[in-house]
Amino acid sequence: METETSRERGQDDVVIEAIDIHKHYDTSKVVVKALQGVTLRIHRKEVVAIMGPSGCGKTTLLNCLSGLDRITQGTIRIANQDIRNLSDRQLTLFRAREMGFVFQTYNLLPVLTGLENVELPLLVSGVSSREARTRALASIEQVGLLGWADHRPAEMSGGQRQRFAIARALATTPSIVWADEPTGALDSKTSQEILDLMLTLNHELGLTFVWVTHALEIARQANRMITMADGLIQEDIPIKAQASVGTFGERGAQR
Ligand SMILES: Nc1ncnc2c1ncn2[C@@H]1O[C@H](COP(=O)(O)OP(=O)(O)OP(=O)(O)O)[C@@H](O)[C@H]1O
Repeated sequence: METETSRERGQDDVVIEAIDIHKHYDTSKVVVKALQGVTLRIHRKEVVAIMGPSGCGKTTLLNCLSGLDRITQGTIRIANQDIRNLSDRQLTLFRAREMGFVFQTYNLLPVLTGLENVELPLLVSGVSSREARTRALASIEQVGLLGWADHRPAEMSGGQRQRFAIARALATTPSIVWADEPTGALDSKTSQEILDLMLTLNHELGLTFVWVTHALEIARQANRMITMADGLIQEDIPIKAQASVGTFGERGAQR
């Protein structure tokens, strides 16, 4: 199998770039310096795990890199776009186009079926209802749950809910998927199935994944592990060479 390490790749391949980013939370009592000068580059098709003790700034980093939250200082470029230059509305549209999100608690709407949950971000971003249905069904097929499309989340197992959440993240054909403790609510067998699914999607579709996790056994399955302490990167360790994109070709070709 052909492989390549991030070190062998050029600047053109950088999809996420953070330069000396700081994030301060102004509470009524104190200013919490959650990020204190983080610089990192993530290449297309990498699977990167962000690790570290509780409170070290992992979720803050993910929220800032993905534009869910604004930084206090520094520069973030996603696919060469400096996201600080975008208005809130532009940033929302940019996120909808470039990114998918997977959370520990799935964040599926309970009143909607699995299919309707996957269709929702497509409809919100202006896709016609007919196309939204076609694309949502294709994403659900990719996670292997077509037979469950008409069920509501309450009727599903945790693993099935997370598969639908992944299908929802895929539906808008993003280039990056952010996953905050994606297996935190699952037993170890189901966790492994969800990790295997994300690794397959990385391999087959060339999606870049950033995982926030507490668990070393999860981080070890990424291409690269970044550990944080007190709002700073402590270590940045390549784990294994990433696989080249397989039979499905570049994600961009599917857009
Ligand atoms: N909205 C907020 N307002 C004030 N302080 C915050 C806010 N969000 C996070 N913090 C603080 O910022 C620091 C980093 O928090 P963050 O949630 O990023 O850490 P974490 O590494 O993801 O923790 P955990 O593993 O427990 O989820 C902590 O001191 C936290 O209390």
